[in-house]
Amino acid sequence: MSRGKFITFEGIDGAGKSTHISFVASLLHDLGHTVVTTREPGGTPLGEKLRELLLSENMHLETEALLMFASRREHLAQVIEPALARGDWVVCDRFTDATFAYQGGGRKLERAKLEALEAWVHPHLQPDLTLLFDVPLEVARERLARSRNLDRFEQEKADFFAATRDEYHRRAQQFPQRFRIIETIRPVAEVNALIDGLIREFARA
Ligand SMILES: Nc1ncnc2c1ncn2[C@@H]1O[C@H](COP(=O)(O)OP(=O)(O)OP(=O)(O)O)[C@@H](O)[C@H]1O
Ligand SMILES: Cc1cn([C@H]2C[C@H](O)[C@@H](COP(=O)(O)O)O2)c(=O)[nH]c1=O
Repeated sequence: MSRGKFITFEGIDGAGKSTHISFVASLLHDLGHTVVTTREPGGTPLGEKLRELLLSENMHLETEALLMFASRREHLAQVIEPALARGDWVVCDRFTDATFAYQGGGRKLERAKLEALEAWVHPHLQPDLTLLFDVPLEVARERLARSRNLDRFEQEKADFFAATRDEYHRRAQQFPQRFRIIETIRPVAEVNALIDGLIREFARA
């Protein structure tokens, strides 16, 4: 049994990841893979409790980063690593790139501290493919405002999201072998068609 693949979805709030994640999961299923769809923060009973706190309570920025990695540690142990070892494909709505982008870029926590946590929590595992959903800030804000009540992160100001988006782009440049940028200014059907081609190519490789 060969190890499964680990695919992560990233982007600023409102960029459109959640809209496209079920499309990818069902495409992979049609291609013959067993798929585990999950998310961060969250993905386990403990992680979902941490998610509630993270999305609603104000806290020190280091507490926030530590709780993101605490949720991740549990998620890796309970869900991600066992699934990959079984040969399943894991589709995860956010992972460590989000911590670099939000806590590092947005909140300005030193990158070295995040790198130390990453080296502790998952020294050997990185996503095989990261889809970075990208849209101009104003479009993301406008889509979010139309669609729901905003949580603690979604209520942040435009400069927070500009810095978060910049850090995502910096990481996409740093890790070009696994990042693919999906521009979601296009209509959902066009974005799905683009992702379809990309996922089929990745699954064949
Ligand atoms: N390509 C698109 N064209 C037009 N509207 C879109 C597109 N993709 C998503 N939307 C709309 O934008 C809103 C936000 O999308 P979605 O919830 O998928 O974003 P998200 O990136 O997952 O945000 P979050 O990270 O906060 O959950 C939804 O109302 C969705 O219907
Ligand atoms: C994993 C992770 C997430 N966040 C933030 C980013 C989002 O605003 C929320 C999660 O909400 P979503 O609707 O599920 O995208 O959490 C973060 O700041 N740092 C992280 O590591």
